[in-house]
Amino acid sequence: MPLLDITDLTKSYAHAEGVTPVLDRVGFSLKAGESAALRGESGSGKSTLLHLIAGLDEADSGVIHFDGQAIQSLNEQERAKLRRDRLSLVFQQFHLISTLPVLDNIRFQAALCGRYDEMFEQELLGKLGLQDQLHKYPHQLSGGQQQRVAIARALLHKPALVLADEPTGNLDEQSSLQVMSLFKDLVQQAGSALLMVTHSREMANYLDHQWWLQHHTLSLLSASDD
Ligand SMILES: Nc1ncnc2c1ncn2[C@@H]1O[C@H](COP(=O)(O)OP(=O)(O)OP(=O)(O)O)[C@@H](O)[C@H]1O
Repeated sequence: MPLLDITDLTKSYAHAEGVTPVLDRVGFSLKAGESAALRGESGSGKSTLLHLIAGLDEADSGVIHFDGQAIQSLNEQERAKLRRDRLSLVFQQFHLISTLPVLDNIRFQAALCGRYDEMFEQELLGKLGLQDQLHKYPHQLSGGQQQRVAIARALLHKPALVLADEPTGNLDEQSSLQVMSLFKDLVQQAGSALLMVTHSREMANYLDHQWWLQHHTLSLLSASDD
């Protein structure tokens, strides 16, 4: 059984001028531990799809199964618990808590869901080069360091699925690729599946599959497609 199984997902946004169709019967699945890139032009609906999977927005129709359970059947409290315990969201804005030092930021989600692995924390801190930053506050870090903190926080509780929206979007290309390679390794060590929105083909090449969103539908890209 796939970890994530999406069938016929349809979403449009209604506004004063009419309706913007975004997703039209989109379907795909992801197994535990697998990784996939989600690519497509600006405005094609990548972030919308991520938000629907995270239960932050409602589809018009279609079903999202996570671990065999339809997330539409969950109430708001159950969805929040799913996000806290089984998912991680990594966005371009790192959403670190400005009043907490780095170490508390990193432990935040793990503490909330009661899953803390000290050895894995040491591994994350070492590989991400954060050992000397633990008592600083987010505003005392560079953008790249803040992003490494966000990655450590996202993985410490070993979520089943990481949803990442252009996680390296604020970095220059060289740093992005370095962080991407590290991110991919750490996601694997955490045993998590990864669905990552990216504009970059090079980033996408680090992952097992590439999906392309266009004209409201999703297709699988093979290596020769671009
Ligand atoms: N809350 C909203 N209300 C109305 N329209 C929206 C809303 N959110 C997104 N849209 C529209 O839905 C479409 C898809 O937006 P989305 O942000 O999912 O695209 P994207 O592929 O992530 O784009 P980008 O690569 O630029 O981040 C766009 O036309 C956008 O204007």
